[in-house]
Amino acid sequence: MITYILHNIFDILNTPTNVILLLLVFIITYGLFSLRKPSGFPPGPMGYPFIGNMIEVDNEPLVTLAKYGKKYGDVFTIKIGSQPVIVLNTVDVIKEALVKKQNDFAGRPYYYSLSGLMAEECEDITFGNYSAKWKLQRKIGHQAIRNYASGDKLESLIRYDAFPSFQRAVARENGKPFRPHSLIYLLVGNIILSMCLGKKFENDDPEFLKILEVLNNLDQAIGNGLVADFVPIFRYIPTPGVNRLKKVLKEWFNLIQNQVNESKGKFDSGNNDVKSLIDDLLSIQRKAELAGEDLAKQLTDVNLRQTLADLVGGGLDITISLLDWAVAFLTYYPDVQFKVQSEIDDVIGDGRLPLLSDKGKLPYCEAVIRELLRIRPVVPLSVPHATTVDTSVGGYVVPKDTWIWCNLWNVHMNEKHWDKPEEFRPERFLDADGALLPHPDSFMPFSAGRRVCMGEALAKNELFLIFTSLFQNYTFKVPPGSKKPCLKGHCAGLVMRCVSYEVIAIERRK
Ligand code: HEM
Repeated sequence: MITYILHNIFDILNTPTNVILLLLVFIITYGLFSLRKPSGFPPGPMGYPFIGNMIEVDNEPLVTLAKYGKKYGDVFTIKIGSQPVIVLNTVDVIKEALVKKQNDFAGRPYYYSLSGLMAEECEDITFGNYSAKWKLQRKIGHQAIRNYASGDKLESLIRYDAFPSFQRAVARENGKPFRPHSLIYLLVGNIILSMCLGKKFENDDPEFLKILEVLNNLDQAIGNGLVADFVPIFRYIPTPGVNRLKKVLKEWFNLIQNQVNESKGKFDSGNNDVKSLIDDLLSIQRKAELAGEDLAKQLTDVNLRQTLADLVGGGLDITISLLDWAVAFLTYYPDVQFKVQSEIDDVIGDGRLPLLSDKGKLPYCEAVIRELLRIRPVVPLSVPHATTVDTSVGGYVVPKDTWIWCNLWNVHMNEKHWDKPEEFRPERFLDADGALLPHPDSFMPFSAGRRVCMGEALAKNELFLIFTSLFQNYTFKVPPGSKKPCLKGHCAGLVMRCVSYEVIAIERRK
C-alpha cells in the first residue's frame, strides 16, 4: 500500500479531493499514534487523540489524578498532549524516586513557557538541568538565603518595616471589608523585595508597585502554561499567548537586570558592603572565583539575574498563597483563630511583635501552620521532575528524560497516613500534652531530595513571623451579610490558590 502510494504520489495528488483525503489519513494516523504509550510504561487512562488526558487534568488536576490513582495504582501514566508523564501518587514511590534514587530523578522537563522563555533556556535554579554548574548555582543561592533565613535580618525587616507598613494599609481600610490577598501581597512583597534588593519600600512607592505589577502580569501571562509547552510546533508560531509572555518577560528582565547592575557597579568600585541578597550572591560568587572554583566563572549575568528572579518570583507567590489560605481558614474556623490568639497572648502578650526565639514556645501556632501546609500544600504537584538516566520506580523501568509528576497533594490526603484527611485539625500535629510531634514522612509540602524547596528554611521562619504577627494584632471576621470564605482551592500553574474572599480586620492591640 505504502509502496503504491509512493510510486503514484503525483497521480494521487492531482485532484483536491485526493489531497484532502491524504491529509485526513495523515491526521487520523498521527492522532492514533499520539494515543500510544511508550512500551513498558505504567498503565493509565486512554485519553483522546492529540490532547491525551489534557482536558480532564487541566480542569480538576487533583481530583482527576486521585481518581486515576484509585484505578491504576501508585504509579501511572497520563498523556498531556502527546507528552507521556508518569505520576507518582503515594509517599512510598515519591520517596523511592526523590530520596533513594535522588540523582536519577533530579532533572527537569523542558516547558517552553517556563524553562525556555521565563528561565532563558534553563539558566535558573528551578528549571535548570541537573549539572555541576547547576549544583554550584544552587549552592550559592542557598548560602545567600541562609544568611537571611535566620537571625536578625528577616526579623527586623518584618518588625520595623514590612509589618508596620501593612498595619498602616489595614488602618486605611477603616473597618471596611477588604480582600486580604492584596494586602498580604504588599506585605510579603515588601519583605522579599527588601531582602533581595536591599531597598525599603512604602506600600505606595511607584518602583515597588511597578515591580509587583510586572510580577502579577507575569503570573497572568503564564497562567496554566502555553499550548506550545505540549505541542512543539506552536513554539514557532507567534500566538497571542507567546507574544504576551515575551512582552512581560522583557519588562521583568529589564527590572531585575537593573538591580544586578546597581549591585555590580558598587562591588566594581570597591564597595564590598553586603546589604542585600543580590550583594550576597555577587560576593559569594566572587569568593568562589578567588578560591579557584572554575565553575564560578561560568556563572554568567544571566544566571545571576535568573537566580534573583527565582527567589523573588518563587518566594513571593507561594508564601502569599499560604498566608491567604491561613486567613481564609482561620476566618472560617473562629475557634482555631481564638486558640491561636490565646497562645500568643499567654506567651508573648501584646507588648512586642513575635520573634524567632518564640518559635519553640508556640506549639499550637506551629501545628496550625503545619496543618495549613498539609491540607493546602501550595505547590500540590511539586515542580515537575525528569529522569537523568534510565532507572526504575515502583517496579517499572523508566527511561532517561521521562517526565515525572509527584502528587504531594495525594500524599497529604491519604487515609492510610492521616485520619479524616479532609478535616482541618491542627491537633493531629500535637501530642496529648499539647507538645509538637515530629512530623511524619507523609508530610512533604516542600518535597524532598536533590530538588527540595531551596527556600524551605526561609519560608518556615517567614510564615511563623508573619502568621503570629497577623493574629496577634487582628481578629479576622466574615463581613456582616457575607458568606464564609470558600475553602476549595484551584490550581493556577504550579500553585494552589484560594478563591478570592473578603474579611474585616478588627484591631486587637490599641
Ligand atoms: C510556603 C512556602 C513554600 C512552599 C510550600 C514551597 C514548596 C516548594 C516545592 C514543593 C518545590 C518543588 C521541589 C521539587 O521540585 O521537588 C519548591 C522548589 C523551589 N522553591 Fe519553594 N516553597 C515555598 C517557599 C519558597 C521560598 C520563600 C523560596 C525562596 C525565597 C523558594 C524557592 C524555591 C526554589 C528556588 C525552588 C526550586 C529548587 C530546585 O529546583 O532545585 N520557595 N518549593
